[in-house]
Amino acid sequence: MTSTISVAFRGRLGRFDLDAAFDAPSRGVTALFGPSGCGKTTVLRCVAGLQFLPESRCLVNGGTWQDDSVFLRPHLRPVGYVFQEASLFPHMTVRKNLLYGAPKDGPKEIAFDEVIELFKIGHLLDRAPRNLSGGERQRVALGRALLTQPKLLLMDEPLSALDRQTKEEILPFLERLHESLSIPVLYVTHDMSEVERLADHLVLMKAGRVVASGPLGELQSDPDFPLAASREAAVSIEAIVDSYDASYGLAALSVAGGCFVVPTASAKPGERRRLTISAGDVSLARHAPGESTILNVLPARIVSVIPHEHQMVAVLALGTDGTGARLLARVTRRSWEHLGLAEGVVVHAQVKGVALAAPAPD
Ligand SMILES: Nc1ncnc2c1ncn2[C@@H]1O[C@H](COP(=O)(O)OP(=O)(O)OP(=O)(O)O)[C@@H](O)[C@H]1O
Repeated sequence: MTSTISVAFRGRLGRFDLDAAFDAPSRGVTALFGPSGCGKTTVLRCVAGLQFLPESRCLVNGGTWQDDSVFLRPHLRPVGYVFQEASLFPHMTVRKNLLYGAPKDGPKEIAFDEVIELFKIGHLLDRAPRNLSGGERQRVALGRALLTQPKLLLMDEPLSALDRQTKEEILPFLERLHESLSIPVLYVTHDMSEVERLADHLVLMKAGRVVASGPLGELQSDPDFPLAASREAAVSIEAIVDSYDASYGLAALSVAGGCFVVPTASAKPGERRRLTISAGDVSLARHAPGESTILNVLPARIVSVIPHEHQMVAVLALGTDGTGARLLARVTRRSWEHLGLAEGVVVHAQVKGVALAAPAPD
């Protein structure tokens, strides 16, 4: 990994003790995830220079924003900040809001028209913020942050003030942002479903400390970290669309070590789509089952196991050689023993449910 974001923030804020250090890649979305009050927002504020903790370090893209002898003031840090509430200027039109903070001259990596197109906000330019829906306001806030030409985008729970339907409306825009721009994003959330949809890299936090940090898929399926044994255990897998059968509304998607067939309204061959599969939706068989309505039955090797009360969570590698994409399966201890399952055994993973992220909006 070429780490171009490297931070370590240490200090006390009132009664809160922060000691958080992690490295993150220069591309894609790094999610800071953890329970309320664990220090996620404080880390973002330290990165933005809004919070000063003396014994700290913040290096971004080869630039030193903070170390023992440097502390760049917030206005000198090229960050775009998106908050839970869109906080647009109420007396300005959408266009003026978008241009506020955008540099007047100099080279612009992110063009006005590109942002309008990315977030589909061209028809809103002359409106006042009060005449926008919550989702539209948040799209404008994202556009405004990007037009400041940031080198790093900071997002603090940008979806948590939105209802479920509006959240679903915005997520494809964030997924698209992630595909079309190379700006790294630090994304704070306590919602695992957002992590599964958006993150490439994950920083798990607890009580002011970093519990683990690494590529999302690795942390989701690593028996040494808490996610794999949790109730919501799931894996996110990058897939490529092979083909789409419109008569059945089914897409065939390739992942390392296997292929999934998933219902979806549309899919284009070659398109990248993310699959999320919950541990509770995967069951195991020793032998290939006969005819069944389950669309996805894939050979896989058990690479490790996490005993958890009366259940076992098996970490599987798709294919038979142990190198394919990781999958989790939660089975009862009784079935585990009954089938004689163990590390190294090749099984048939029966996948009852696959969530497929929406394609980027046209
Ligand atoms: N300036 C400050 N002075 C004193 N305490 C502070 C200060 N800033 C933050 N804290 C405390 O630090 C802790 C971490 O807060 P922070 O907002 O970073 O958590 P969080 O993980 O983002 O939580 P949430 O998900 O609820 O937003 C909290 O207990 C908060 O009260």
